[in-house]
Amino acid sequence: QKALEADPSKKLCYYYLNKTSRSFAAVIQELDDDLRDAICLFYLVLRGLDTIEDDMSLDLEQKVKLLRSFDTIIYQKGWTFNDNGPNEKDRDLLVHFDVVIDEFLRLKPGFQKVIAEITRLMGNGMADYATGEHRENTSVATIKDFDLYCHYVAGLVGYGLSDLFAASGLEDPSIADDKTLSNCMGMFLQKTNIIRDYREDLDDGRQFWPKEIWGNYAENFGDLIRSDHLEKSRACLSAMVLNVLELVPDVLTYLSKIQNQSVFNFCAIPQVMAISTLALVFNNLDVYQRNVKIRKGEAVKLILASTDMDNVIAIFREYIQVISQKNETTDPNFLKISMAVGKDFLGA
Ligand SMILES: O=C(O)CO[C@@H](C(=O)O)[C@@H](OCCCCCc1ccc2ccccc2c1)C(=O)NCCCCCc1ccc2ccccc2c1
Ligand SMILES: [Mg+2]
Ligand SMILES: [Mg+2]
Repeated sequence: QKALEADPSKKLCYYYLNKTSRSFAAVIQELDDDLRDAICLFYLVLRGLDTIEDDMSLDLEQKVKLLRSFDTIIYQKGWTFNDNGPNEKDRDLLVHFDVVIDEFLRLKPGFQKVIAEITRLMGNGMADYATGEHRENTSVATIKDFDLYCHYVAGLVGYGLSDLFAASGLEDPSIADDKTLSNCMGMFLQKTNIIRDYREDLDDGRQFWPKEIWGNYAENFGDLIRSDHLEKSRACLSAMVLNVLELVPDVLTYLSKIQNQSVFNFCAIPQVMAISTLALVFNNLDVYQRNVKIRKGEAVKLILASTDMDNVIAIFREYIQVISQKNETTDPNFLKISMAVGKDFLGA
């Protein structure tokens, strides 16, 4: 903490971390010294990039230019951005982004290089998606598009985190070898959020569910909220959950490789929150009406329990059991779901 007193711009960075992230701020601040600042800044740089991507009021050409140049912007001392719409939730971060840049430039060059490269890849991926052929209704067509988009915005974060863990010396360098595992860590979180955020995104004019899935159950993406459409909406939801369940083995395999306790907590807690959210949204038609969230008490219990691999596997088993119990024989996906939850993929 004395370091924070000495350095007011670092203190401001942790202020923005806590202001822009409910779920990640706490676990980032628990990380061991060298990694904590690097991952705090990795978060702030990418949240700044995402604040550009998420702003539907920005002119498309201006947005694309910013997304594709953000990896150079983070080296421009003094840069700030005031053109976000008034209700863009994290606009304050970009208004004061010069503070983030100052602290980013104080990181070890090895950490800066990892952050800049992921920023470059993510910014271009977001720009490709924003201007792609399916741009007109911001819809994702195929499951392949869905996987590519989630790779851009979350899988790449997994890549960068594995590289930072390796560069810090707190984890064996081999943690960064298997990019599929690193990618799945981000995909599991992002895909679970996309299911949970259906209604919020629909109301914001955004669609991330792949038409290759929802197209089997509805003419239009918005039909899923209709009360005369419940059975098809329920089936669509289980098809989406099924797609995410496939990622569980790789998530558990990645977690089983982590050695450092603070890194394990940082990696495990978001994944445990996600499997809990996945069980909550499964067969839960409230998803089409509002943003469902796990109760605070359950979240606290999960945080306290997610400190070692055996506990994490037990928690995953518990929520996969919940999904199995909620699975209904009338659901056309009943068998695929029971196969997915029955597999012994928890052997990791
Ligand atoms: O606007 C919002 O609040 C939500 O935005 C979502 C969106 O726009 O789709 C969406 O924005 C994605 C683009 C910016 C990524 C920002 C980010 C998030 C978490 C981090 C954690 C540590 C370090 C850096 C991080 C960077 C979002 O925040 N989705 C939440 C899931 C992202 C997961 C990233 C991730 C990947 C692998 C991980 C592995 C281990 C631990 C944490 C991990 C965290
Ligand atoms: Mg966002
Ligand atoms: Mg976004």
